Amino acid sequence: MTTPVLEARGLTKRYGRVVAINGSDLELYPGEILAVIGDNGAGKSSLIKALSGALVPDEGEIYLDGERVTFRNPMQAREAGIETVYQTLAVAPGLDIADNLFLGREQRKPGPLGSIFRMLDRGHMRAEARRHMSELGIGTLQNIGQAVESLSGGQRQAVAVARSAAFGSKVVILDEPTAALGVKEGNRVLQLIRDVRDRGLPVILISHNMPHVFEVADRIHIQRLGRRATVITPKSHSMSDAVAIMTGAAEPPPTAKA
Ligand SMILES: Nc1ncnc2c1ncn2[C@@H]1O[C@H](COP(=O)(O)OP(=O)(O)OP(=O)(O)O)[C@@H](O)[C@H]1O
Repeated sequence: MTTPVLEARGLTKRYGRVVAINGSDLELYPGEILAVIGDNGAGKSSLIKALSGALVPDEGEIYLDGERVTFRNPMQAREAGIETVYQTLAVAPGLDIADNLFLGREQRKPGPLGSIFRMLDRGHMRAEARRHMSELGIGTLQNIGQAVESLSGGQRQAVAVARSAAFGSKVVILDEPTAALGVKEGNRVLQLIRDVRDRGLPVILISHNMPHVFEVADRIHIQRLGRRATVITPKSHSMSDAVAIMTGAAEPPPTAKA
């Protein structure tokens, strides 16, 4: 049996008397897009925060490539190869595309210019940024030196997804990447998500957009009342089946394996 790239077992997080996640499991397998859906308050964000180090669970375990890991903060999850793009996009509007790609990971010039004078290796960063963007087929962003504030919502999201794909060595987690986008831009970002998967990085996609979920997901994790109700696939179930399971109107079927 294939080992999941990322696995959660029995994750629980309480805020006083509120139980945000209640013994939640999750498996992400190599080469897949796993959508996480659920009603408001079902614990999707909390689950994803636990996997990305933004929240320390009270109970439960996380495994990366079968090895137990514990994340005390987001930096530790990033260092382990898990890159997360949150709904509130962490792009710096005044900086250009290349600078945004390397935000927090700026590359210094080799030798003393970099180590002593802390000079940034802009040429190298620009070339790398261009390579990542073209690898992901983001052909519309002609000018890597263009300020991100002058980009459309979809292009900004593309920059954020490209950044996660460039630095995430194991897993990319995307929280509502198409939420604020028009039809065309949304579709472009969906294609980008497929490209990330096809390049070998499995993706967790949190979304309320059912058509988007059913279009790109290989499997769909349905979160309900703080835990996983089941996992279905777009082939085995319809959108209305998914909504019925989400809301508790229908019994969840047994979890679909990868
Ligand atoms: N920091 C917090 N303090 C107190 N309660 C919290 C906190 N974070 C989450 N919760 C509660 O935990 C539950 C799960 O919240 P969470 O945000 O994970 O759900 P969600 O499925 O992502 O919801 P949505 O789709 O509305 O974003 C909710 O009842 C929420 O109010």
